[in-house]
Amino acid sequence: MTANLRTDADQHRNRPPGSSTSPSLACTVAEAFSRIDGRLSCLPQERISPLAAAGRRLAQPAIAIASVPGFRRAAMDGFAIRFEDARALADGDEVSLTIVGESLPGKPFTGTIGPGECTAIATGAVVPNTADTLVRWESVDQQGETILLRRPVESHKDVALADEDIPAGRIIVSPPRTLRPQDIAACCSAGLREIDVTRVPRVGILATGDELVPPDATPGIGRIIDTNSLLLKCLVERDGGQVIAAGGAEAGILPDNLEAIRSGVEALVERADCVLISGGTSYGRGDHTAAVLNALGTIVFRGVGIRPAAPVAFGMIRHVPVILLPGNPVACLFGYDLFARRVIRILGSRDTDWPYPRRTMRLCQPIRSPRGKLEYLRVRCSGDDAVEPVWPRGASILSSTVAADGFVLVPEEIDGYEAGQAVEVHFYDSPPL
Ligand SMILES: Nc1nc2c(c(=O)[nH]1)N[C@H]1C(S)=C(S)[C@@H](COP(=O)(O)OP(=O)(O)OC[C@H]3O[C@@H](n4cnc5c(N)ncnc54)[C@H](O)[C@@H]3O)O[C@H]1N2
Ligand code: MOO
Repeated sequence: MTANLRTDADQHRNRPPGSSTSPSLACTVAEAFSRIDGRLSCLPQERISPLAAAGRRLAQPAIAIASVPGFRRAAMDGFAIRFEDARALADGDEVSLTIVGESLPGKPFTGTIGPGECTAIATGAVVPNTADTLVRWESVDQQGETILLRRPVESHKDVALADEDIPAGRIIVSPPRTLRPQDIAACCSAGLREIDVTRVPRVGILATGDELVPPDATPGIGRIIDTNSLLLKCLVERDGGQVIAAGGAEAGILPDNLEAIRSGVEALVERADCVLISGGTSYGRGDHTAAVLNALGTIVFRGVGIRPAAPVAFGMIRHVPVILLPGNPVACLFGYDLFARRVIRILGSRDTDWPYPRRTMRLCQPIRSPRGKLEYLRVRCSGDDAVEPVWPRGASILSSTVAADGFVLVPEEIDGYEAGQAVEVHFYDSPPL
């Protein structure tokens, strides 16, 4: 154990989270955001097949190589004719045309339609060269190999141009854009075999704690299942990241041992674009993560005015952002959603807005909250347009987030809300109808 590894934890022992001796490390949420934003930018782009691009972030405009459909196409089932043959047709007149063939999708008519001739044609088929107009089958009388036109015909009716959908050279989609299924389909149709997208952030997840066992193990007395790794894995994937090591998978659980955490973090930083570490953020004897971050890189902030998750920390090990999340599961969730989500989404070139739909509701009970801290208040619906706090509201009560329909962020400047006050609720799913 090296001296510098001990320094940070020893320095802060017996001090409450958020009251670091170095005042520049503890900060407000707004300051924490600005420190994160000032250090990060999106990952480089890569070129991939459109077939793998759904949900990816477009990095460069996608430009059509070929026109779509690429040929003049029948928009209806009927007969392809030369408009010239029907130009003089007035009500009460009659024109007779000879059917000389058929054009079907994928099986075009290869001959030439001469004066007084036509072909049968199906929707989606190539319109024969010398034809320029389509008459629908229900508007003609067919007698054997002849059709009789009895009503005036509109020139170029139901014949789609070769670039009707997408002309070659047109920008199909531009950044910023999360590629939708229809974007991928349009790019494929216009001949693109590669699309430039931002690389997916590779996120390493480590859980620290002697008490932790993987999700598939049965915990003995005093031990618990490592649920934070699972929680974080789901959140990272929601935010467009790829998890490369998580508790229960690739030995992502580390004991409360400084050297073990140090070597686990060092190894992961080599492979990851971002590392999340849960547990050990506080100032107890087994809390080493900040000391490791301090020794291997730089702590950018430690201790933020929030409740829960006050001991959350962020730093850089070379170019890799590292977020230290408190072990308490609700603190881990809130700390992730406030800060790790932001980091991963910046790396992946995604917006950093809250991902939850919002609705203004009435709070039906008063709520007290410490001034100077942004509070994550879990609430559930109680009647029309009203919500109530979920109890108990401790940082260790993961089920409070399960029982809740959403949460209210009580701002730092106030000390709570009175009953009946309007609050903005972030719903984990859809707001009530
Ligand atoms: N004397 C003080 N003690 C504590 C303070 C304080 O100000 N003074 N702050 C409390 C606050 S606030 C928090 S938050 C926690 C921070 O804890 P750590 O990040 O150091 O986390 P641990 O001590 O390792 O664990 C806390 C709690 O969470 C459980 N845990 C840990 N990892 C996981 C996991 N992967 N999955 C599920 N549950 C996990 C762990 O068993 C503990 O029960 O410190 C307070 N203490
Ligand atoms: O900040 Mo802690 O997360 O309240 O338990």
